[in-house]
Amino acid sequence: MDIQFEKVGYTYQPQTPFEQRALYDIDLKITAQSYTALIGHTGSGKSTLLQHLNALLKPTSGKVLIGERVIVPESKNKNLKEIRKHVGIVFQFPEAQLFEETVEKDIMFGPKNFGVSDTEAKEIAREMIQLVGLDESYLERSPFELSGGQMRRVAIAGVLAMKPEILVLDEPTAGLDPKGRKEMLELFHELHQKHQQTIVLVTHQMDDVAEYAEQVFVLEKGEIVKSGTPREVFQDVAWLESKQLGVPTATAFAFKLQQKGMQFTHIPLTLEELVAELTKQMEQGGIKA
Ligand SMILES: Nc1ncnc2c1ncn2[C@@H]1O[C@H](COP(=O)(O)OP(=O)(O)OP(=O)(O)O)[C@@H](O)[C@H]1O
Repeated sequence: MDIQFEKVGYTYQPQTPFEQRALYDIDLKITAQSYTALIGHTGSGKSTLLQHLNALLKPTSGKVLIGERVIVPESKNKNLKEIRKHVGIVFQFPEAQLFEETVEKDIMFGPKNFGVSDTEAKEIAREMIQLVGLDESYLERSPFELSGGQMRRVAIAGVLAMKPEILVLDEPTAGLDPKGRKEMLELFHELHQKHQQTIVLVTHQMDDVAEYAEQVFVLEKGEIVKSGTPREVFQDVAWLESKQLGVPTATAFAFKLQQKGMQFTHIPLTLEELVAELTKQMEQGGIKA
């Protein structure tokens, strides 16, 4: 299933003194089985945009196409619930929304809400807990006696239990330690690679965008100001720095070396690429060991 935005605009509390325009004429396409990153400063409109991906918000102008569904400002809310089964959003700090007395019940909640039988929901819970890298013994535990990272995995399992075609993640690694962050990103990478899961990731971590994403959209004040592959977007280091958006560590390092006169055939995006490029140059005698 693809998602497409055509000239999507969104205004909070329109025609009131509190009116706040959050999105302007957004055009974008998220193709089935792709891995998309959405970046931008705080307040740039990322969360507002995300909520259009499963029709939690309807555009106030323009059109959102979610698979066969067309969502316009006039669309009736009661017809939109079904979409949430196909597009799962993991909001920031999702562990705060765990509420059942066992992990199993928490994971079963979504499927049961959509009419899945108890036996089937239990089976789904067993499958999902393993998918997020925890073993079955966790099912009987209280979510509140787990570590922060484990709680977050349980919350993600709850969204995956709906078997969404598209998984949307709003800063899923916020507040995790480096090991937890890495494990979490590896989990999404594996879901994408092995299970062809479509992923949309909101993050402030440019190293993660460089490493995992296939397409990037840069939002600024409610507009998409740049888009393309990570290589295309991160080519323009000076522009990204001027916007204080950050660049991948390897790219920033290579950019500094370039300013000192070193030539690069490709601007590296990851540390592996940087090491490969420097090694090549050393072998060719361009730099001394
Ligand atoms: N419920 C709301 N009512 C009114 N204005 C809102 C509401 N939610 C967001 N906004 C405004 O819409 C704009 C975009 O906010 P949004 O939360 O989408 O940004 P964001 O990029 O997700 O920020 P962050 O990185 O901090 O989560 C901001 O100007 C914000 O103040």
